[in-house]
Amino acid sequence: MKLARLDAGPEIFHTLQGEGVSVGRPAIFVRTSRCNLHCRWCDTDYTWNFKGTPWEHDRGTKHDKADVTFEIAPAELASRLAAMPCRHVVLTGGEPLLQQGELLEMIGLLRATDPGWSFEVETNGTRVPEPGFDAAIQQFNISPKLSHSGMDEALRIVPVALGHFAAHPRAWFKFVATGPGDLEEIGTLAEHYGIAPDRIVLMPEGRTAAELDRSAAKLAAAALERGWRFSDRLHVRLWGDQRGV
Ligand SMILES: Nc1nc2[nH]cc(C(=O)O)c2c(=O)[nH]1
Ligand code: SF4
Ligand SMILES: [Mg+2]
Repeated sequence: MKLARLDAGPEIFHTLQGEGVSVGRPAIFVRTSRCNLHCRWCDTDYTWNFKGTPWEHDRGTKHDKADVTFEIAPAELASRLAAMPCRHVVLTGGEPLLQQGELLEMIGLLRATDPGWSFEVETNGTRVPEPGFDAAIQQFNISPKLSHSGMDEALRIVPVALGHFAAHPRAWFKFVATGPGDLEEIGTLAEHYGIAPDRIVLMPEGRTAAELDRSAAKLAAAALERGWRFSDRLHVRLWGDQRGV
């Protein structure tokens, strides 16, 4: 399977969940490589924005695919995780649901020796998980992409997948907003798919504290008004714009 590469190894790191409903929870993050979307402001574009691809990204730098990819077998990933000091894992990317078969194999190996492992998945909500994978995951954090991502609506909004997660008892919706203009778009989606306000988390976009500050207070007020939740980006506040945190 393909993970993002960080220095000489795969991008696996022990940190606090920085976003969404479980902000502050200690976790091991595993960053898969590859995504089916290509958002213009993506902060992990080294998982998909490779040399020779036509995708447009705000930073405009293309990555060498081999330099930013780490191939690893599910069993090897499981043994690296077993050596870490935490039993809660966040699977992120890229888009982790592109490799759910391999991830499920890894989960099975870990749980065979310790059933206490728990897993969250960060996904763009365009793929319906396989039943076995779905059942193995304690929490899905769905981030549907809005028009400011630059993606065609037909690619970023997949009704069968969004409908699946809207009805899912363990799914939460995290919307990245760049400003008050995005609120109407989020409200329309929430209404169309029947997502209760309490399951919506509004989060500012930004790779630095200064960028977050541009919209955080306005978005927090908007969340309060609508009965939505608000999440800052804790890891950005604590550690700034770096990888592996
Ligand atoms: N600390 C921390 N929390 C996160 N929550 C979601 C992340 C992601 O990149 O998917 C992330 C991340 O990269 N770091
Ligand atoms: S869906 Fe997420 S990982 Fe994929 S391009 Fe968009 S922001 Fe990046
Ligand atoms: Mg991130």
